[in-house]
Amino acid sequence: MPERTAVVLAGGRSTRFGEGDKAVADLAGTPMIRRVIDRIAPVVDAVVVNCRAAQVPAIREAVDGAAVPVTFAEDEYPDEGPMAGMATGLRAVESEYAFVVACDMPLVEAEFVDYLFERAAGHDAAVPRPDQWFETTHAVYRAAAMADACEAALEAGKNRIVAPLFDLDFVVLDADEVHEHGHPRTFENCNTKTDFEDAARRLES
Ligand SMILES: Nc1nc2c(ncn2[C@@H]2O[C@H](COP(=O)(O)OP(=O)(O)OP(=O)(O)O)[C@@H](O)[C@H]2O)c(=O)[nH]1
Ligand SMILES: [Mg+2]
Repeated sequence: MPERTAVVLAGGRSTRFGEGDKAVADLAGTPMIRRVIDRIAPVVDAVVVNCRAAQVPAIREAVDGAAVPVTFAEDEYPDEGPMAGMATGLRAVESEYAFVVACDMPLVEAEFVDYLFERAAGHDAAVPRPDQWFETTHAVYRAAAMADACEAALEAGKNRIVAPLFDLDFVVLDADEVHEHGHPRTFENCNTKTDFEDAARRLES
């Protein structure tokens, strides 16, 4: 049984990126989703990738040989948004807690993820709030509790990704705590070709 799982969200359409799936797009010589998994592999012992069925072959190839076992949780219905993807991914988790991360956060920091798991212990979630936004796609959850909360929010027609949090006993890491234990780059996400070029420069330097 794994003790710590990462759920990597990859079911989006990458419209700002342009043609192709940004999850498997080349970022400084490595598919972006592979970078995310390689960076967090030291602090998790299983990975669940949430995506559409059609994405599975390319993602499977991109993650081949990763240091942690990778399984897939396919969307039953595509394009229902990241909250639905999160619920699908979390339902496939076997450990009590899971780190949820978007596939487009290639600078995610393992030490900070490790700290999030510590902070979540005994609660339903640990969610960083480095500025006005809750970083819900870079947070640790009690998998079953968050999956329930996402499904309840979706059923109630609440589509904002913070909605499920308010059903949970969640710990917030404020800006001071985030800066003490992590670097803002951990949250940076790559949406456009320009974002990819910027991230690649930083990864190469
Ligand atoms: N399962 C699922 N995941 C999604 C969906 N929309 C977004 N995501 C995921 O949520 C995360 C954050 O979404 P975005 O950065 O907007 O990614 P995206 O939707 O592919 O990109 P844009 O089309 O440019 O908005 C990414 O990891 C996406 O893969 C969806 O409809 N279903
Ligand atoms: Mg989107």
